[in-house]
Amino acid sequence: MADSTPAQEALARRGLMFILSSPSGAGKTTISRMLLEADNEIRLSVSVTTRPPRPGEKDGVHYYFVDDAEFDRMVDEDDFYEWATVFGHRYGTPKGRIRAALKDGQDFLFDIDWQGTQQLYQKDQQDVVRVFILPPSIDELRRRLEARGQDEKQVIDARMERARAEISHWDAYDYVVINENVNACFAKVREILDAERMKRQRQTGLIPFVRELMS
Ligand SMILES: Nc1nc2c(ncn2[C@@H]2O[C@H](COP(=O)(O)OP(=O)(O)O)[C@@H](O)[C@H]2O)c(=O)[nH]1
Ligand SMILES: Nc1ncnc2c1ncn2[C@@H]1O[C@H](COP(=O)(O)OP(=O)(O)O)[C@@H](O)[C@H]1O
Repeated sequence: MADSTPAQEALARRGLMFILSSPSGAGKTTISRMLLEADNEIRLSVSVTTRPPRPGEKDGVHYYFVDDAEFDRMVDEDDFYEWATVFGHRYGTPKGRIRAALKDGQDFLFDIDWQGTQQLYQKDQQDVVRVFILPPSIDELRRRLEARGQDEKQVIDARMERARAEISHWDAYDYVVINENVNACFAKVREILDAERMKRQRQTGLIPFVRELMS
């Protein structure tokens, strides 16, 4: 930061772990993609999963797709921040380069479920921001799952069944946003991210800056 002004240095901060969770079909992938496109200071934490890729999903972009043996190996080697079983498949957040990048102020977006959210929060309460997205109604949730056209009726029924259990964890989140209109929901999520970035406790550069102002 050789050329930066004292005021710019005052804004130095640790990176955020910005978690977006929702019942399947409520729109977290849609909102995540909009956020990653609009904001070039946040990167996606790409999870590892044993679930098979859906059409159009790319290894290393949407997920790292691995088999059970490889997932077991990663668990044994303590490669995950957290992992959980969702819909019969395992999903985990790899430590990879995230830890060092967070220290350098890089923000990460996590599309993970409530189990992973709890685990991350237990590890790092200061830098975790938990956002839960709700559908405007149960009927609309089903319509969205059907319209997405990725799952058989049986899988949709199972997702709907699970949605109620997922919604029951809503109060373990810092923010709850209803995704009725996608642009309005996205705008709210962005406001949350912007405000959280400005939190005093997170801004490591503020203390020396304020001391200087007071000296
Ligand atoms: N705990 C945890 N959950 C994850 C992770 N990656 C994805 N998930 C969750 O797994 C669930 C299923 O994801 P996916 O198979 O992509 O289907 P989706 O229902 O369309 O999002 C979602 O609730 C994701 O948020 C991870 O690394 N850890
Ligand atoms: N506000 C919205 N209104 C109507 N359809 C939406 C809205 N948000 C998302 N969708 C659609 O609903 C489906 C499920 O959204 P998706 O982002 O895949 O959900 P999730 O990642 O939570 O499973 C997708 O087809 C998406 O285009």
